[in-house]
Amino acid sequence: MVGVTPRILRPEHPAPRPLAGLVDEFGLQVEADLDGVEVTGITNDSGDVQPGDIFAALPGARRHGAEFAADAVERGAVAVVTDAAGAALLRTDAPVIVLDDPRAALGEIAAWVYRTAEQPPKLFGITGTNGKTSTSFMLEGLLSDLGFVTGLSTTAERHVGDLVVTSKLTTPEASELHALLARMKEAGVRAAVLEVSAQALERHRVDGVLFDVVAFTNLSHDHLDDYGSMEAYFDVKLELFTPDRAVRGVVCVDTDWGARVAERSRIPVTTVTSDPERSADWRVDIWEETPASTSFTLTGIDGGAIEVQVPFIGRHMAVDAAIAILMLVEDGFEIEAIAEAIDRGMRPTLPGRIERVSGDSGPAVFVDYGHSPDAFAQTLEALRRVTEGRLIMMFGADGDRDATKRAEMGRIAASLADAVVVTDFNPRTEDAASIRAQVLEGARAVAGDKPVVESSPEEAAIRVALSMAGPGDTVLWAGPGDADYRDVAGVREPFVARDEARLALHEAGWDDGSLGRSGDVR
Ligand SMILES: CC(=O)N[C@H]1[C@@H](OP(=O)(O)OP(=O)(O)OC[C@H]2O[C@@H](n3ccc(=O)[nH]c3=O)[C@H](O)[C@@H]2O)O[C@H](CO)[C@@H](O)[C@@H]1O[C@H](C)C(=O)N[C@@H](C)C(=O)N[C@H](CCC(=O)O)C(=O)O
Ligand SMILES: Nc1ncnc2c1ncn2[C@@H]1O[C@H](COP(=O)(O)OP(=O)(O)OP(=O)(O)O)[C@@H](O)[C@H]1O
Repeated sequence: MVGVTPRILRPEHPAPRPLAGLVDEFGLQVEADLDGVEVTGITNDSGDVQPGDIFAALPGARRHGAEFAADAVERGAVAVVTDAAGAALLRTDAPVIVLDDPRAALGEIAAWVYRTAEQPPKLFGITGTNGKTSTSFMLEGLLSDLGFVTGLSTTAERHVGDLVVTSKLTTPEASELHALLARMKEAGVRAAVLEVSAQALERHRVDGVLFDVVAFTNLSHDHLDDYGSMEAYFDVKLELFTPDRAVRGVVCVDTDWGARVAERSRIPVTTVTSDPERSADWRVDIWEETPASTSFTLTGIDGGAIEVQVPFIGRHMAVDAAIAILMLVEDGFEIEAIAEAIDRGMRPTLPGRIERVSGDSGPAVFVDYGHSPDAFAQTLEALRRVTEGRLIMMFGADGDRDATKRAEMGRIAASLADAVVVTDFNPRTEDAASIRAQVLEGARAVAGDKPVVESSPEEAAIRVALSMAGPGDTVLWAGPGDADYRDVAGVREPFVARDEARLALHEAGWDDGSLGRSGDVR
């Protein structure tokens, strides 16, 4: 989707609620006259304040939101919710509600403000290290085929029916999430799919939401800068499988982490695996992989079976599709109805996930959002199975994010590809050359005779990668996916990998007129 401006979706016609009602409902203390104070929204971002909002002034890693309260009130905020440290910073005549932990209350308060607990749409939540966005898009597509007006919240996009906006965070802050749900209700959305990151669970972003069905895709090395250990990262994810958060669940047990989620879940779950060595309630048996699709049979222990073809490459995409299907089964949909929806065609709408950007001539070129060792492994193994010639991988590791995965990303790339081009990927405030050096060390440790080339910036690197490739070969550019920017020295500049790859293909003489069409999924 080209030209979509990032923005926050709120209800267009919010019904005002008296601030005094909120104070009563939650037993809050306020030393101010609340007579006539009406609330229509809530936000923790001063830049997003609309007249009638409560401004939640939260403590952060960099700033205290209370520093921005005067600005928020000037923009029309009618009250401020903060903590004691924030209250000490405030200079405002607006009513102030002081809580020990305002972030922990934000979801419940936002649910009250936007009335999102009243007749919510069906809610589906997906967590895991990789595959959340892919599974979410597939599930939204199936729900739409089943006749629902749908909503979606992912790393890539948020949807309210046909309205599409690009996302900032994977899971929005609680105030933004409830505003989005209220907008969905206004638009008649009857089923919504939300990606739930570990950061969201830990930072109360999905508080005040009760999911009908949640799913766990997998857990692998990522975000150790935030969590310190895989155990701590796992514990955060497990929280989604508790009765306060969800009614039922689907768990992929392809990893041991999945098996542990199934064991320790406090809500009923159904399990699925694509690994013949593991047992589960449902099995994924892949019987065909082509450069354009993957076909599999999903079989239940009670004998129910469904044949599925997804227009995406790879076992991991088949697993994501199976999880989406089983979330519907868990919600009570008949398997026949789901099968009919699949037969009508699972729509190929996966922005930047193993997305083909090349045309009919020259090497096949894919951009992908994978930025972790396991995502690399899954995608390279999938592409290997549908590539006749050589597999060339180009990627970088992102700055200001888990540095412990960089060498491993290099090792996986050099083990599974035939040639590697190490470049940059959102260095943010770090030195790009030193990130590349960490990746190269891992790659060169296992590469043997395989070429491992360093090239920066990305514009140069994709041309180097293409110079190594010809017809029958595949080039995978992993990292940027569908992103429309790159972050260099803390500044976001416009950059679209698929456009750059197509330009490089054109310059290399691989533009036969089909460029920009065969891979153009949006
Ligand atoms: C660790 C984390 O999640 N940090 C988020 C958090 O920052 P923070 O609480 O430290 O906030 P801060 O920047 O110190 O500001 C304090 C408060 O002042 C407010 N403020 C700040 C500036 C201003 O002008 N006006 C204003 O009101 C802020 O909204 C905030 O409430 O609140 C900010 C405002 O909402 C977010 O932008 C920021 O996300 C940062 C950018 C981020 O990168 N988060 C990542 C780690 C994240 O959450 N990722 C997961 C997905 C991961 C994955 O699966 O790959 C996600 O769900 O996106
Ligand atoms: N089931 C899976 N198992 C492992 N890797 C996967 C799986 N599904 C997708 N991937 C890989 O992970 C990459 C990111 O996929 P996707 O965007 O769906 O995951 P995500 O969980 O939403 O990621 P993020 O949390 O970073 O937004 C894909 O481009 C692919 O390389």
